[in-house]
Amino acid sequence: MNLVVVSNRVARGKPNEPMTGGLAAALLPVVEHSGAIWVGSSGRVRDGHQKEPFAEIEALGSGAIATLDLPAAHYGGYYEGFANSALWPALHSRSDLIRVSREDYVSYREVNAFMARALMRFRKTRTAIWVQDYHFLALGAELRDLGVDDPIGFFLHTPWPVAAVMQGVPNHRELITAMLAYDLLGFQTEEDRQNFLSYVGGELGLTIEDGVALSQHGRTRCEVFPIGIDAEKFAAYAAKSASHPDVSRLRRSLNGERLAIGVDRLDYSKGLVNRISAFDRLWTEQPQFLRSISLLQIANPSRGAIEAYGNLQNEVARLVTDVNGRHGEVDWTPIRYLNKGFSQAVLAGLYRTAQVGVVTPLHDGMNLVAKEYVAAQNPADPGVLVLSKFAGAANELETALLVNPHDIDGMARAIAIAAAMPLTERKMRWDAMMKKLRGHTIQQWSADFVAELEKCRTDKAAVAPLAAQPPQALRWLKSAISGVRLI
Ligand SMILES: O=P(O)(O)OC[C@H]1O[C@H](O[C@H]2O[C@H](CO)[C@@H](O)[C@H](O)[C@H]2O)[C@H](O)[C@@H](O)[C@@H]1O
Ligand SMILES: O=c1ccn([C@@H]2O[C@H](COP(=O)(O)OP(=O)(O)O)[C@@H](O)[C@H]2O)c(=O)[nH]1
Repeated sequence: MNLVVVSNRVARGKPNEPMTGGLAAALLPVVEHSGAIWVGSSGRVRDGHQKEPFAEIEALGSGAIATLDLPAAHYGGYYEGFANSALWPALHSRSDLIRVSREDYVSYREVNAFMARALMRFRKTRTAIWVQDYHFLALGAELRDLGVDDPIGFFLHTPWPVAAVMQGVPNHRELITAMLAYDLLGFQTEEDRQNFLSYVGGELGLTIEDGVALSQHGRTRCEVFPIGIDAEKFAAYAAKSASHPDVSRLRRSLNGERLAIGVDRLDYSKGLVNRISAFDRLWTEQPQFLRSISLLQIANPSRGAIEAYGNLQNEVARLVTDVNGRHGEVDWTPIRYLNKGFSQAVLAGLYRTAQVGVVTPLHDGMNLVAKEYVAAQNPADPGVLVLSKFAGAANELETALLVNPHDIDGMARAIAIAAAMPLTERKMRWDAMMKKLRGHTIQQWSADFVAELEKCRTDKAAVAPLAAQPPQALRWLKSAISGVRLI
């Protein structure tokens, strides 16, 4: 059986460009190796009523990426509106930031329906469809309405909050009922899965049997699939990164000083204000750390058209200026603050240069940067990861220094401990984390999900197993659809 993966954001397979977010970074190697078709938004819009969706198709390893122009009238209400101003804040337990109109919800549903119609063109023979993330909660239901009987699964990359928070999202009942059209729902952590099941049991009054919700749509299995990374790839990148100009210039500029690194999208879920405040506290309370540790904070601008993101950008910039103004010297800058992205090959070298990795989100589905920082370390002299206990990654990386991102003093203390940690303890902690990363790769994550999806649908109807050999995605696509532009 063929596999179609769907997400709003897709990656372009250009090795020297930064990735936008962990979803795209994670799915790139999956599609490259599985022969899947990855369908997503081109980031462009198209006016009028499209009879046929406009797609551009690009080969990616044994798979292919097909990007669609989304309907102009609905794109803003879908992406900046319902997805990122209602669902994203709710999923990250920030009900106070929910800003949404009835029109946004209509646009969200229109784009889900549009994507369903577009996907019909990418199905030739029996095809499993794997939908990614909160942009497409209702896509499974739209596909079922179009008569699709193939296995359809969904993976949520973000957290799922407690029921009271989800109840703050307009149309939550309708939307979550629609989610039950999926055969399999995947979550990053057990807590997310439990929160979802207690909403479904409590708010929708449905029966849950052994992790399976029973609804008008039939059986929906809910499982945990923590997303992984290609740890060996990061280790290899890091080992040969010293010659890259950005990495060598950074190393030369340090003059024996220790470095902490943070790498995040500029998003309120990432806890940037608290993190910078913790460094401020460290330099104020323990002045021996002045000139002895600095912070390199890469903060990639994200979702800039949304007010909460614009406000955050201003707030962080002001705070960095203030902290640098108070603690800086003519020849020392406490925080190097960069609003741009780097390729993963360069990022690996920057991670390896830093003795401390600071990953302190207030809430995060997984946080791949935490895993990449660990994978990029020098085994003979590894750095220390300071990790928020509210990142999904904390469930696996238990030997990081786990912190509460709301406790500024506690974080300042953890950074000081990390900077001074003896080699034997650093190695012990790193070995344990690396073992976890090697034992659970991104390929394993996708294989586990797809195998479970196949099993779920087999429970409902006998289906052919998913192909062991990747099909030649591009050839299949060319024969399946007409009127597409190959790039
Ligand atoms: O596509 P954008 O609006 O620019 O946002 C980028 C992505 O952000 C989120 O990433 C999540 O996925 C990661 C991988 O599973 C996970 O580690 C992280 O905790 C999540 O926040 C979002 O969920 C994606 O849809 C976006 O593409
Ligand atoms: O300059 C940058 C910053 C980040 N990333 C990648 O973006 C992803 C961020 O994923 P994460 O799960 O940490 O957070 P998200 O942005 O998805 O919420 C990681 O794979 C990073 O390697 C990148 O390629 N270049």
